[in-house]
Amino acid sequence: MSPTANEPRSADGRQYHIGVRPGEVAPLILLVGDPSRAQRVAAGYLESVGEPIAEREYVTYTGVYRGRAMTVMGTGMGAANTEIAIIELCQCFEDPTQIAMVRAGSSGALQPNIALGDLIVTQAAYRLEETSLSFVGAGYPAVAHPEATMALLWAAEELGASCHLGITATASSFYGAQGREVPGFAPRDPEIETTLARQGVANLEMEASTLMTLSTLRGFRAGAVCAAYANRADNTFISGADKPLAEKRCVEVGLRGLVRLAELAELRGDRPCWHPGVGLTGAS
Ligand SMILES: O=P(O)(O)O[C@H]1O[C@H](CO)[C@@H](O)[C@H]1O
Ligand SMILES: O=c1cc[nH]c(=O)[nH]1
Repeated sequence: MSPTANEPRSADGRQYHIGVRPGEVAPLILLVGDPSRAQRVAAGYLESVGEPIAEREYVTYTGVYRGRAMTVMGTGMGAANTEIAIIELCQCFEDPTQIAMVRAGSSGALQPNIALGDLIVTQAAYRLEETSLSFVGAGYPAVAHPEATMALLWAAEELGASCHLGITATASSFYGAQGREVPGFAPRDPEIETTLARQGVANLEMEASTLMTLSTLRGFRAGAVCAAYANRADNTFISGADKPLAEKRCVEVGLRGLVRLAELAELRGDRPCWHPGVGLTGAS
């Protein structure tokens, strides 16, 4: 198919920004912001992993995890990058509704009971970024698919991870939009993290609401699990060996959650969503 302005791709069918073409990506997809995290996931967890496909800041690995084809993509940071990654990944599938995507990232916890290194599974995301506004209005909810939320909580419990369930706020930047006070760069709203904390928001990051808005629009299942690298309540940031440990827990929950999502789809059959009335043996 020739490239068009709306759907740019190379002569051999590679998506313009991510460099991937149909057949090179699995329907179970782990999205991570940090391209080096994607490399660590591929090296540490995927079998039969092929050569990475790298284009701009995007890097994509496809291999096998626990017997299932699995893709991990490093998207780079932020909503705009995430929009490109998600749309171009969907273009690689005849039926994108069969995809499941999980974001495994880092975040800043807003509640004092969330310790550094703890995981937060996103129930819904507060759309503080602007990217999703180019698709839907301000009141449109960015929700994780219920199966994704359950699969991630299930995986966290199986792996013994300290895990919270809550609302994630997705900001358009790391410093100003998250109210960080750095000398010489006063944010317009330095109270944003305390306001969000009062509203019961669990954590702040930069991608989840874009993923959840676009997944609902396109009709595929998506969820997010993030490790707390910062705690904004006591102004602490993870360091030393705790950081790789938190990343490990987070990506393991993400990968295991994707496997559970595949299993839930098999159990669900034609139902709109798996629910506890559908026994784990498949009987309803
Ligand atoms: O660790 P990742 O997945 O990159 O996620 C978080 O870390 C970056 C900021 O440091 C942003 O991308 C934010 O969402
Ligand atoms: O505070 C944090 C930590 C990681 N990522 C974010 O976006 N914010």
